[in-house]
Amino acid sequence: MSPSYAVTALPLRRSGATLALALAMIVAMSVFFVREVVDLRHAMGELRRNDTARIQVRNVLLNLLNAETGQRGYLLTGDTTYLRPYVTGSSAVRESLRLAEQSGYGNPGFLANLKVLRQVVESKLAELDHTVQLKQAGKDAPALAVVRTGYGLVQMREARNIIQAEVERLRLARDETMDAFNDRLLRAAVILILILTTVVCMAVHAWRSLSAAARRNSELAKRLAMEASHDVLTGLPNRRFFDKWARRLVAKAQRSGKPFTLLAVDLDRFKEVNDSHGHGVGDEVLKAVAVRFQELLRGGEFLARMGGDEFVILMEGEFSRQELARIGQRLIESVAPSLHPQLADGAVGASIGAASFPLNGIDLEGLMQAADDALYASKHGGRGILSFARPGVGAAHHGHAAPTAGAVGEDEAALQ
Ligand SMILES: Nc1nc2c(ncn2[C@@H]2O[C@H](COP(=O)(O)OP(=O)(O)OP(=O)(O)O)[C@@H](O)[C@H]2O)c(=O)[nH]1
Repeated sequence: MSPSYAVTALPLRRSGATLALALAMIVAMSVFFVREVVDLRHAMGELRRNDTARIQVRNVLLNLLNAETGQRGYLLTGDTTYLRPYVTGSSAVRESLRLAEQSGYGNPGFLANLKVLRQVVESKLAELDHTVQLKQAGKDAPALAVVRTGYGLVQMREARNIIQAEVERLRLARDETMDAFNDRLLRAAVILILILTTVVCMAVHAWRSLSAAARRNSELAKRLAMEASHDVLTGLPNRRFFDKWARRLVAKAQRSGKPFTLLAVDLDRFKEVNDSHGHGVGDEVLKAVAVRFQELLRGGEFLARMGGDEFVILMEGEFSRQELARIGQRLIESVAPSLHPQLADGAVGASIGAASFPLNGIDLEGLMQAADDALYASKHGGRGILSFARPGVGAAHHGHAAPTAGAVGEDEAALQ
């Protein structure tokens, strides 16, 4: 299956729909949440007002009792120290009533009851005042007579009843508000959890889709980078990669003076394979040749496919002609047998041109030209052989230095 080169689009449309849905949910839930929070604030204010009102109403009764106790003590004993709780109690009763009214607890029933309570309280305080003034004027008997009428007792009972009933009502109202408060708190917590869960799901979804797209694109980028520098058919470095590699090697060699050799290899009779057996078989042959050449290479040696049936090998280090001839022979022999089931042994061969730095050239162009000329010599010298480039000028020794790789040993003398 041929690889896909399509850049994976960021899944914006699909994610966009999911995102829009999630955002709509978040907005709706946020509206509910804000409403609950506002209601919670309102309920808290209501609780505070209720507490103030309840405390102050209860204080009315306590202060009224204080004032009455002071009045009774003074009337019975004449001791003026009783006048202190009487005076403070009386004024505190009015202050508590005022604070209860100003508590902000706006229940209409409560406000109406406060009005009634105020009348009863004022009447009770007037009775206390009257008796205290009679006592202060030395009229003990009239003062006690007023007390004995029981009028003050009735008012006190009335005030107590009103206050106790109101405190009870306020307590019930508080409990109701508290229950509603707790329900709202629970609802707000649930909505908040839903919002957070939606946000987390959105984030996970976005992260997963984006990282999947990014992963696919990075794989594609790697493959494209690989294919830009490598031959797709054989997987070998391509001409572009070779050019970079060779220029770096030449620069290094020019600095250090260390020699290296370039072998230009071209297959023989390859066109016939294509013509007789088809391009598919030709491709298989090229792949098999690449594998065989690769198997013969050692560390520091670089093999590239330049295009068609041309290969090039760079070998760092110093090699004698005999060594180069032996290497060439192994390369040539490697392509001879069993390249493809449809091909007879030796159907394809290899011709090689060898050029060394600095002997045959001191820059890449010169060396390539020298190796090409040597290759040309091999082709014209009968194919299936390695030829050496002419020293210094980059031209091959067509006549002398073009032995077959297999015949290197025989022609050794000519090569030296
Ligand atoms: N199957 C296949 N054929 C290719 C590819 N690239 C180039 N070719 C063919 O390889 C052949 C190379 O031509 P030549 O080098 O002239 O053919 P040859 O038969 O080896 O000729 P000599 O080198 O003179 O022996 C041409 O027919 C190209 O079409 C490829 O990737 N696959």
